Amino acid sequence: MTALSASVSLTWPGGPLRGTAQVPASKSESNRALIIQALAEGGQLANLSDANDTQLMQRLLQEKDAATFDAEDAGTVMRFLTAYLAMTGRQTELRGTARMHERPIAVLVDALRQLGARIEYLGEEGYPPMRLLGRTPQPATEEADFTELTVRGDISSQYISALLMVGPMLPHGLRIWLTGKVGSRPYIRMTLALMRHFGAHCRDLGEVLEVRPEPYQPTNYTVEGDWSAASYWYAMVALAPAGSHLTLPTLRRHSWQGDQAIVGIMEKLGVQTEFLADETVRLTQIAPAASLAQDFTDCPDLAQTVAVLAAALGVPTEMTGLESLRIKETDRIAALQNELAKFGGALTDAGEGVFRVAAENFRVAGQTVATYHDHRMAMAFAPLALRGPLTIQAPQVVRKSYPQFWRELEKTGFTTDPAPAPVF
Ligand SMILES: O=C(O)C1=C[C@@H](OP(=O)(O)O)[C@@H](O)[C@H](O)C1
Ligand SMILES: C=C(OP(=O)(O)O)C(=O)O
Repeated sequence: MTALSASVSLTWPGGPLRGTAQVPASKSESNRALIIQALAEGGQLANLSDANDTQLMQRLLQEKDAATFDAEDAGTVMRFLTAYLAMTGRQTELRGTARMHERPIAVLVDALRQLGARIEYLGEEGYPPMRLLGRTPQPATEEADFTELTVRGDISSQYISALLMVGPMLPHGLRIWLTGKVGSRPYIRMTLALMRHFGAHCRDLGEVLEVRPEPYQPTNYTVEGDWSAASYWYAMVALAPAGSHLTLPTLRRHSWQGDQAIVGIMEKLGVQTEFLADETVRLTQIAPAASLAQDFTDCPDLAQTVAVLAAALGVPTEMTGLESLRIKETDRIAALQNELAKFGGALTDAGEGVFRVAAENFRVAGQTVATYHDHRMAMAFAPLALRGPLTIQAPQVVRKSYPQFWRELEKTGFTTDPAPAPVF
């Protein structure tokens, strides 16, 4: 498989799935640690992700005087860098892929403007690309308590994480009042946990978040494996022949990642998790429940894995909290609906935020799955190869979060045609 392979065909030779699969390091942790390390001016980071989103963040943070920063299709890079560059007073442009220019950023830009940043939109108002024109710092006065912001939490938590991370640099710190239904909250908690690890003083009071104006301390950190990436292996164990089990190294029992919720979800979809010593988990196939109802507000990146798996297993599933899926790498609800239909599955909008997964006659028999520039579409459908031959288009999309995904499939016994190249 080369960087430009149009598609990859997957087959499973039969027999149980067994062995060890390597998951990448968490890109969410990696990208926070990189921003905080840049602000702390020191500390060693171990096990950084090889995801393109992280490699890109690392490269861009080293580009001191670039006239343009290209965040490509990486949401965290676009949002975290906007806050970092704006608050460090940089004058530069920020852009991304065509899709990134459709992903909203007004909530973050409005908040940064209140903190003195001068930012103008170069295309459509409220969306990248933008030009940063420097910053008028706020004066430090004796009386001021925190600098206060009110930020809506119902579009993307990445705006809030981006603001929190620059909070320690502000003369009065930051107090953020959250409004609306806050989505992806575990990512906000992860941000606060990493900030504390690097010496910041912050408090999570529910609808109020506070960051004191005390600098980060250079600190070392070892990034955990990525639980969102682990979810695809869970789906594979659930769909594999009886007697399947798999171990996944680098995953912690006490994780900062909300997508560890996959452990509980999969107890209902046919996989039991055992936490072994040395940060390894062992997955074993069990019988699935008769039905599932799951809210994805806290873990939107698991929705595709679960929708495809539930359809394939024929477990009627009610999914809620999917609002943010429409503004991610693609409109993930529409993409799921189109692709599930090819197999006899369906994701039906039942109104009032409820979606139902159904599969009367789900069949895997040589279908071709389109991936919509979305790594998670490719990885969520790949496990279906355990039930029949399957082709996935534009397989290189996985490089965003899991460049070694196809290689790991091969290692665990799948046949991939063409074979994966060492690096995409
Ligand atoms: O902060 C992060 O690392 C992320 C937050 C989530 O986005 P939203 O907050 O936009 O839901 C998630 O979907 C994304 O993959 C990573
Ligand atoms: C939504 C995702 O990423 P981002 O928003 O950082 O582009 C994702 O990885 O599923």
